[in-house]
Amino acid sequence: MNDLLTVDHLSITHRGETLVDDVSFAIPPGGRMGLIGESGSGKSLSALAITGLLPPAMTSTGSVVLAGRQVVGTPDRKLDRMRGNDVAVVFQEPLTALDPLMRVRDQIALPLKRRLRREGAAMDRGSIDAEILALLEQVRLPHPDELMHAYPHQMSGGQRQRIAIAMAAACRPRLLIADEPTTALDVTTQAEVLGLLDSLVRDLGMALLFISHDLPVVASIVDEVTVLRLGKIVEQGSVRSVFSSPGHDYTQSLLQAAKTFDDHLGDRA
Ligand SMILES: Nc1ncnc2c1ncn2[C@@H]1O[C@H](COP(=O)(O)OP(=O)(O)OP(=O)(O)O)[C@@H](O)[C@H]1O
Repeated sequence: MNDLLTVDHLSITHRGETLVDDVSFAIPPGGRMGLIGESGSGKSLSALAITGLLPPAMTSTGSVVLAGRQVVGTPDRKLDRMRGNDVAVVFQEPLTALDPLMRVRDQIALPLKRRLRREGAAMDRGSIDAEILALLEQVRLPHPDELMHAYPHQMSGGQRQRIAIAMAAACRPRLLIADEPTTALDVTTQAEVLGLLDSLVRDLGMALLFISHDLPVVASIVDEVTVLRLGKIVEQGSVRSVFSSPGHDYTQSLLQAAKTFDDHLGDRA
């Protein structure tokens, strides 16, 4: 089976500095890959390159093929169709995805209408509202009929992230990129949102690229991991093999840091 996403020798430079250096990985349809590494290791830039959203001052070389289409070097207007159809992104901070002046219903309606148009489905107000209610239920938000009319500032951080996830799900993309989607949330909400992403990705048959510096979180949701350090891959393989016998000092130090953190939490319990 052909891979849905193939990143091949991707490098990203900015003013002569190499920020991502020769990164390669692939995700099959429905597959789940984690990108791990400490702050500044190039995780987010790699994700931006996949969606064709790198800042104009950056140059990318190598190849990113998503759903059979080359992204590197393709003009932005040609990539517009790909976004939403083939890939959608959930960011760390839900407010980046949400318009503060728009009610929840209208925010979700935008990506939803794009998909309904693509599918040739009914687009009257009643059909759209029914789809929005179903999406709000799918992301497990209470009282969806009331919440539809709320503004982002009237919701908690966890609720806003669920709305951002509903907007991504409204597109039914083949690949969902989640860039530190739980980092801004408290621990209980983190677990709920992680569980939600897990079931949504499965139910909608999406592939997942999950970006995080938090190893236990990554291990709980993906099958394969790519470990980045200073823009380079230092380790790659199944979660089981990388986490049970890390082959690189850097991965060992990440695992040790996660373990020490857990031990401290245990001491305080
Ligand atoms: N717009 C930009 N202009 C210049 N350099 C940038 C820009 N964005 C990122 N960088 C640099 O590129 C490198 C990789 O950044 P990137 O955001 O991909 O890291 P990351 O692994 O996602 O980190 P974090 O977990 O903090 O988001 C860093 O050295 C960063 O300073």
